[in-house]
Amino acid sequence: MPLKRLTVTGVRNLQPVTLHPSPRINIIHGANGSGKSSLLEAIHLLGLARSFRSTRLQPVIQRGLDACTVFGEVIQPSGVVNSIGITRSKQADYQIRIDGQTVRSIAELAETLPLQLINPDSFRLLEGAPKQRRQYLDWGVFHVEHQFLPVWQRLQKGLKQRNSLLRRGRIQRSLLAPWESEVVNAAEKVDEYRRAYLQQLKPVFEDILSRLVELDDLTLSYYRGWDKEKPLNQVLDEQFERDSVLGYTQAGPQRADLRLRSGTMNAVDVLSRGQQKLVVCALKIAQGSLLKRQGVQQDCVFLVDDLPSELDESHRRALCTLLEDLECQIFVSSVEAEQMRDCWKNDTPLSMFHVEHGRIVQTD
Ligand SMILES: Nc1ncnc2c1ncn2[C@@H]1O[C@H](COP(=O)(O)OP(=O)(O)OP(=O)(O)O)[C@@H](O)[C@H]1O
Repeated sequence: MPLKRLTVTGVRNLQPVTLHPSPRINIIHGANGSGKSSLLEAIHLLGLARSFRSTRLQPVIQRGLDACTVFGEVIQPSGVVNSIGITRSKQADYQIRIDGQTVRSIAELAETLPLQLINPDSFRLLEGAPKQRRQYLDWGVFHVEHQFLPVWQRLQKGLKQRNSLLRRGRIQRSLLAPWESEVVNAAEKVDEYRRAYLQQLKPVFEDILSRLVELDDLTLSYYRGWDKEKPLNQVLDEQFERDSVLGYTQAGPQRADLRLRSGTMNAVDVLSRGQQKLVVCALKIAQGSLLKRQGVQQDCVFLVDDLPSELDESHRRALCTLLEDLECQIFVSSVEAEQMRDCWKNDTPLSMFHVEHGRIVQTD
């Protein structure tokens, strides 16, 4: 689902601009601090209504302005073109419009423009808390299984109610029963969807990883968030006393994780920085690849901030080949233009954009 037009106003240091990106490879180049990441951030804003660099909206809005706006036209697999507009102002929160209609749900936005981001923070996928890996996993499940979101929302609601009752202190066990049954029901579904997704993802990930780097003993496994030998209702019973003391539910899909191991060790403890980047790229590319193979054949747009960093030339080329083989739209940023220009096949549509002090000019 490539972006065929992109208009950015009031984002960081970027001057107002309208771009017509290539449906395949787009290279954003320029000196440090010129605004390359800000352009990727603007596209991220369009697909997810949030920045990847800041949890607050204020820093994204250009100093001296009250709002930022990003507008894009996205070509869907059916050929239909959706227009998406997102405005974030200092006073209000954000306003999202798809084809002129105000939209409240980020999920709808994410479905219209699925994005995969690879940036220096993506390392958190390996070294960060399980939440990062759950979010990664759920991105994939959300995009391939349309029943996932309502079930996941039911689970969150059930957990919230159970936890708030637990926090009240000495309560009767029976008061929790309706919420526990809601939690257990939704938990089984969430686990089933995650497990089914991972079963499809794993071989794709292993194949992609083997084409990027030799790491034969790297394994990817799934922990569902509670003892695999016991049903969740039994675990909730057993842990009730402790849950009451803590004021929250310890076991369940909210504690699920993906485990990446190198032999018997945590992958993050033994892999080099470059190897970690390649593993993260393989995980993200595997999701993009799987999305494309699904019935709806959706493409996601890849945003790769500072692609060359941490990688030697042969790994850089291997990564570009894999990205290119996906036949998705890709935006990569790099300080060096020439380093990135030669990594693609001659006949793949490629556009180059030079950024200087926030001004973006198409050079190729
Ligand atoms: N709200 C803002 N208003 C104006 N300028 C901003 C704002 N936030 C950040 N900047 C400036 O925008 C510039 C662009 O930063 P950006 O991170 O996009 O650069 P970059 O080209 O990706 O740099 P690097 O190669 O070092 O990663 C920086 O000089 C930064 O100080």
